[in-house]
Parts: sequence; C-alpha cells; structure tokens
Amino acid sequence: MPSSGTEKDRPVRYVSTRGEAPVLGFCDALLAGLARDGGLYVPQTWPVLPPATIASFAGKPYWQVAEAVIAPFIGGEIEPDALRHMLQQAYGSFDHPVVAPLVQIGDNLFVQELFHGPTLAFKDVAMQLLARLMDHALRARNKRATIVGATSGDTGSAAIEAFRGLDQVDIVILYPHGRVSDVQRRQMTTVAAPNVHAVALEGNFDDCQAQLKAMFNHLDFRDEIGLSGVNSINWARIVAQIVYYFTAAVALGAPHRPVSFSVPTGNFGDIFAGYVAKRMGLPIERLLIATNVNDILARTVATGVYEARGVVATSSPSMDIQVSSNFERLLFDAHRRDPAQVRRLMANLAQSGAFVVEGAAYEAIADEFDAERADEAEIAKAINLTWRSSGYLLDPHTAVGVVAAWKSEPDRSVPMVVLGTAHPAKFPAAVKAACGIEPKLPDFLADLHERPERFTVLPNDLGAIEAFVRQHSRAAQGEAA
Ligand SMILES: Cc1ncc(COP(=O)(O)O)c(C=O)c1O
Ligand SMILES: N[C@@H](CCOP(=O)(O)O)C(=O)O
Repeated sequence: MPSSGTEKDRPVRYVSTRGEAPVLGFCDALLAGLARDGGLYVPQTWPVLPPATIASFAGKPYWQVAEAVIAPFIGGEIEPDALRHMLQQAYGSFDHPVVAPLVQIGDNLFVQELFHGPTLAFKDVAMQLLARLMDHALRARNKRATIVGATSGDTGSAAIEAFRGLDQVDIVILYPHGRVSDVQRRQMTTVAAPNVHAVALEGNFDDCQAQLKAMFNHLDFRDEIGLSGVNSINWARIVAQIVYYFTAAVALGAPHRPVSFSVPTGNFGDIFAGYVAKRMGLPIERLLIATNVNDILARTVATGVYEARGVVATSSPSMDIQVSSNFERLLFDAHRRDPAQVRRLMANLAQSGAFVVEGAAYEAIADEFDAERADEAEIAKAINLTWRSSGYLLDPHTAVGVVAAWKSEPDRSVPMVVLGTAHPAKFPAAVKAACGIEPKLPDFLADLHERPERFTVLPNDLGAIEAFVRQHSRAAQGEAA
C-alpha cells in the first residue's frame, strides 16, 4: 500500500476512489464531501511523520499535536495562524484538559475517552473542527452551503451542535425514526437555531445514508442547493480523527514502543483514521475492528465476502450499520489504488448487495486488520464485569471494543487502547440493564428531557426528502452569503 512524502506545506491533491471526478485541493475536497463520481476523496499520497516528530508530541497540548498531524493534509491552503486558532477554539470546548484522556481498565488495557466534547461522543472531536474549517472556506469563497447528514445518532447531534447558528450554512440531519436513543434524539430535536432541521426518516441508518448519497449523485440538485456533507465521507472528518491515535500511542511510549487499538466500528471512519495514522509512521501493532452483531466487516475480514444482510437493532444503535462508507477508501488502497477495481466492486454491491475481495487485495486487508464481533450478552457482560472489577462505566459501543479486545488474545506486552466512543449517559437504559447503575447526564444537559422537540417525519423517498431540503436551503432560495 502506497506511502510517501515528508514536507509539511507541499500542495496536496485529493483523488476520488472511483477515478472519474476532478482532482481537488484540501478546501475544495472539504466542501465537496462525496466526489462527483460517487467515490470518496483521499490524498494522492500519505504524508509521513519522522519518529523524532512523533516523539516530540509527548506532553504537548492536544491542539499542538493536531496542528502537526493535520497540516500536511492541508498543503498550505489555510494560513497557519488561522488553523491554529480554529484548533484552539475547537478543543477549548472540551471539558477535559487533555481532550482525549486514557483510563486504564485492565492489564495493559486502556480506554481512550473521546466523549468529552459537547455532545458526549467521539464525533465532536472531528465535528468541532470541521464546522470551523467549513465556515472559513465558505467565507473565503463568499458562498453558502446546505449540509445534509445521515446519522445513527451521534454524527447528527455533533453536527447540529457544531453548525447551529452559523450564517453560511443550513443543516438537515436524517436519522432513523425510532432507532436512536432518547438522549441522541433530543440532542438533535431540541436545538432551536433556525438553520437546523432534524428529519426522522421512516427507515434505518443505511436508508438515511443511501438517500444522502443519492442526493450527492443527483448533480443538478447538488449544485442547486450547494450540497456539502459532514459524514465521514468527508475527508476532513477522517483527518481530525487521526490525531487521537497519535496522542494515545505517544502517551503509551510510541514511537519507541508499538501500541494496538480496538475500535468500535460502523461506517469504518474511525478505524480508517487509525489505518492512516499507521501509514504516517505511527507504530500500530494491531488494528482491531470491533463490531456488534451487524458484523459485515468482521465477516469480510474473515472471508473476503462483503455481503449486506438485514440490520438488527442492538444496544449499540450507532453501530447498526451494514453499508460502511469508508471501506471504499480501504478497498482503493488494497487494490493498489486502481479505481477501475473499486468501480467494479461498487457496481456489484449496487446490483447484488455483495462483492468479493480476492487475491492480493484480500491479503492486504487481512494483514492489516483483525476483527471480532460482540453479541448482546457479551456486551452486557463486559459492562457488568468492567464496572465490578474497575468501577468504570462503559457505554455499549465502547463495550463492543472491550469484548473484541478480550477475544482477540492480545499480546499483553503491547498496550491495547479501546476507543471510548460515547459517554455511558447517552445510553442509560442499556447500561442500567447491564450493571444496575444509571449513568447521569452532565449538568449542562441535565434539563435535556424537558426541552421542547422539533422534527419532521418523512417517508424513505428521495423526492420527499429533496423537496424538504430545498425548502430549507437558503442557497437554493438564492439568498446572498
Ligand atoms: C458511539 C459510536 N461508536 C462507534 C461508532 C462507529 O464509528 P465509525 O462509523 O467511524 O466506524 C459510531 C458511529 O458510527 C458511534 O456513534
Ligand atoms: N454512527 C454514526 C453513523 C454515521 O457515521 P459517520 O462517521 O459516517 O458520520 C452516527 O452516529 O451517526
């Protein structure tokens, strides 16, 4: 798999995984979201950080590590002072001084808490920066955008929090009606800002994501409303998520010592960020895909067959996903960046709901990733045992990562970091059922259940969704930026 390049400010170009969209710089890729050929943008080469640079991250504030990791992807398109200011603001909104702290819960087993942002999930880490980057790029172009996002609960709340009240954007979030937790739904539906619109779609998350992609692929509509995306199809989301792999690994001895990660996985964005960190020179020993019973990724790593089955509702609803967007980015690398191979596999998926990864491409994926699946009983047991053994409350998504770490027979001499993707108070019913403790929301959300809700229920129908988005898009109404 390719890797090259060292200079921080050399221009960076982004190519589509399907090879038929314009090659763009960072800010255009940021505003584009999905490429115009339906593919996902990736940088032409992976930047590499020398071991001395990685070692120098020890003890630095999070925003400074972020600056060093993110700048090589921007290629000089944003002034260093402006980027620094955005990073300081973004991570200043977190309620923990180190932003993403590590907590030890077992023998060389750690949880990296990524839920200290305003909506209590790891999505804040990227979204707080993404909103600032987009606002900056839109102002520089004197443009408005309409953001449409698909969520299984956390991306939507993080995006609404980050973009609410921004003058350059209107934001519409599609979530699966009745399939997110009460806290997740209320985080989306109780925000009064006039540029925010929550839509309960009659379908599951995969339906929301498929409709979003259909809007991106409807080029006239896309141009009419100035469509932008905040899901992890947007490359900037991945970039921001690479940073915490570096901070965790360095805190545990990298670059002098390897570290492994167990990553609760749905859309494959978070773990793909870990894959990129590794390409950039971070000594990651194992990258463990942790899935709930919606285990398409675990099955693919085991057999090479990527086959969507019906989605099962679980106690980790944010991971109730079958079609994992970012797997396409991995397929592109695994096929030696041949977009014709990606187009072939995606055409198979569209036609038959499946594709097969074969030969060297499959070996590359199986070499790079391990995968484990956790069922509902195992998740509840992990929450219970961890509470009883360490007094630490896991949310059900993080618990999937803990189960996977236990099952994977880790080499105990290598630290294993489970990404703690959500605060347990986002899923109080599941946590209480597992261990008898009902986690409480922090004070700033204590009245969440009393706030009035505002949302629109829509059928799973592209025409109806587009009509709603058009109606709420100031870009479509031609309002000046
Ligand atoms: C709490 C939580 N954990 C894990 C995941 C999985 O992350 P990803 O989609 O990046 O694989 C998600 C969302 O997908 C989530 O919201
Ligand atoms: N779990 C996610 C699903 C969308 O993932 P994304 O990383 O592509 O935005 C959610 O909470 O919405």
